[in-house]
Amino acid sequence: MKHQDLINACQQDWDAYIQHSFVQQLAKGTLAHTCYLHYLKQDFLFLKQYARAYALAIYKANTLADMRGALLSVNTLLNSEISHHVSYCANWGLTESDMEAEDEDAGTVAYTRYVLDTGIKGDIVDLYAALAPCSMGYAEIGRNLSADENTKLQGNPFIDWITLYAGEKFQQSAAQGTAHIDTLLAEIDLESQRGQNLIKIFRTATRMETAFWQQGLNAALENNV
Ligand SMILES: Cc1ncc(C[n+]2csc(CCO)c2C)c(N)n1
Repeated sequence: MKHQDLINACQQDWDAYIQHSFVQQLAKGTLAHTCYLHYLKQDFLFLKQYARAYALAIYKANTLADMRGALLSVNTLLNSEISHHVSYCANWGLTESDMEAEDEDAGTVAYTRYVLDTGIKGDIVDLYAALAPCSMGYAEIGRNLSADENTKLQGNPFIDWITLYAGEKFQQSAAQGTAHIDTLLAEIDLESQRGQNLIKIFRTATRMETAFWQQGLNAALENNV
């Protein structure tokens, strides 16, 4: 099987993630700042847990090449992506210590601990199936938004978010990650128990991404920012 089989098997859930109202409001530039700030703070906490999940991938790797690949992801997350997130958040008035002090919201705990638990219980392929919707989804969102003529480019307060994920650098690293997942999936039959279990993992993580967007939108209702 290939990564596209994972998407095809949960197309409805995938579309709900990729086309979520939060994403559409980012594209239009209309998202309430309360919602965006809540998302940014939770995303900081999310990224820290994500680095732990890639650290687990070093532990679960079967080959030296895979250990090095996972180490590279840990390094990129801790020293580049999270650092970039922190300096980006400063433009929105959020400091690193503010974000460290923030409580993890239920959706942040649910998603990240699901990924970690899947990796702890399962093998390296299970772990990567749980990690996959993150970069594959954001890459598709970035491509969609940059190709869509309705995306507001001028005067959109969220344009830097859009150009980050639509940009060549992110697209390339996501494509590499997807190629790696294809290598891991190559010997697994889609119809097998194993294949079906991987679909279930991928679908659950996809639903968690949707819940993460929704958590951002809900911040407007809860007045908890
Ligand atoms: C909720 C949430 N989901 C996905 C991403 C995107 N993302 C996070 S880490 C990473 C690279 C490692 O695979 C990518 C693409 C995000 N920021 N927040």
